[in-house]
Amino acid sequence: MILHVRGLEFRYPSHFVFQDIDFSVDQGDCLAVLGTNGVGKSTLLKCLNRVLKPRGGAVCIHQDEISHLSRVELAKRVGYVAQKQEGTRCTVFDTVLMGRKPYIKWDVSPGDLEITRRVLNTLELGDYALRYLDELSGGEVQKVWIARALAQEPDLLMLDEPTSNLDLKNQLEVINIIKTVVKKQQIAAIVTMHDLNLALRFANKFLLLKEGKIFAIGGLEVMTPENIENVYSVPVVIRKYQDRPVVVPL
Ligand SMILES: Nc1ncnc2c1ncn2[C@@H]1O[C@H](COP(=O)(O)OP(=O)(O)OP(=O)(O)O)[C@@H](O)[C@H]1O
Repeated sequence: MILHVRGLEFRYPSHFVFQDIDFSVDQGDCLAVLGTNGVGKSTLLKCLNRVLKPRGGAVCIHQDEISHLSRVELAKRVGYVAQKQEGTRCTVFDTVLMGRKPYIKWDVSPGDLEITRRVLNTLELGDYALRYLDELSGGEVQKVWIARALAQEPDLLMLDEPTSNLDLKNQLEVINIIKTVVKKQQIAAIVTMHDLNLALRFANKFLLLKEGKIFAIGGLEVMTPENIENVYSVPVVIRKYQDRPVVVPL
């Protein structure tokens, strides 16, 4: 088991977000965190990565409670990409290389440079290596930050709406790359998403949040029309197309 979450509870000073959040993520898992706008998906990811301090509960990565890990140790275990990323005055290559920071002792090693090059090529960003982030499109910037998280070689990737700025081709490419990396390196990924059909292509586990609690968690069996209507207040049917479930709003 990579991640184990028990009794997680969070509230902003102004209002309550969630409580009683219990789930775990195993090696090879791609977990989609789903739910309506404002339900707490980003907040949940931030609590799992110590960006926010939960009010209660425990988050363990490989049995270690994250509050006991140093920042460097946490960065070796978790690669996190926030929902909004800024395009800074830094080259694409340097930004992705920064993902190696937790491993760099004194100087950048040939291995760090090789990993950076490999990740850039995997995401087809090789031609952009010397471009500045603040001169890229929103989708290109999004891919660079995902590349940086991959360069970290974490045990757990946490991506907040990683496909929100991407065109159809890039959406499919990025989720396929994440799925492949998860499988090949036996790590895990937690991804927040709004597109249910993309989530169905990507994930083997689904966590549906509603009104501050987990409404359902599990495999494909939880993605029923009843559960989806309950969470999103939209009636849907699920059809099979070439053996793939497709959610169709009515
Ligand atoms: N810094 C903050 N201070 C106070 N309330 C906040 C803060 N950030 C978010 N919230 C509130 O907390 C709740 C959860 O927000 P969060 O961003 O986690 O939702 P989400 O499910 O990721 O939404 P979306 O799908 O729209 O991105 C929302 O009601 C939001 O208004």
